[in-house]
Amino acid sequence: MKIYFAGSIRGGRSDVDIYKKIIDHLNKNNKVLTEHVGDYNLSIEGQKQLYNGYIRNRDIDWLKESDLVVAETSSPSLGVGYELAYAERIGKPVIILHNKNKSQLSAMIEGSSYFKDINYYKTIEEAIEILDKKISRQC
Ligand SMILES: O=c1[nH]c(=O)n([C@H]2C[C@H](O)[C@@H](COP(=O)(O)O)O2)cc1CO
Repeated sequence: MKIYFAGSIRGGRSDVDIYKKIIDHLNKNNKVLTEHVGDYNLSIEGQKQLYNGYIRNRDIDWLKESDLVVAETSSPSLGVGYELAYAERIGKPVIILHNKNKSQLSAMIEGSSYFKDINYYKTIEEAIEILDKKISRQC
């Protein structure tokens, strides 16, 4: 399965270790299209060697091509919010992972009836267990 993983870049990189672990785990049996989100070398400036327009269009193409969107939303990010709204608009399946100890999820996400698969977790082990259960049901 092709997976679009969404996580904060310019919204802040404090959860990059979580993104990396989730991406590495998902990549064992799937293809994560947005591996760069979990790259420790990618700073808050983002992919500054690329034009913003290129990044936006490439990512939307990947989002359309994916079978599933997995979004880690604990670090609030405009880009992740945009991707989630786009996924909602085109009817793409979405799994959201959120650590309540880090932030409160936006009402625009939690309040949308489209996002039924919102999962609160505390540890990375818990997040991976949630994903494994959900993804085995999707296959
Ligand atoms: O350089 C980038 N590359 C990139 O793929 N993105 C996409 C993927 C992430 O899921 C999301 C992060 O948005 P933001 O940078 O607003 O936190 O946007 C975002 C940026 C920078 O905004």
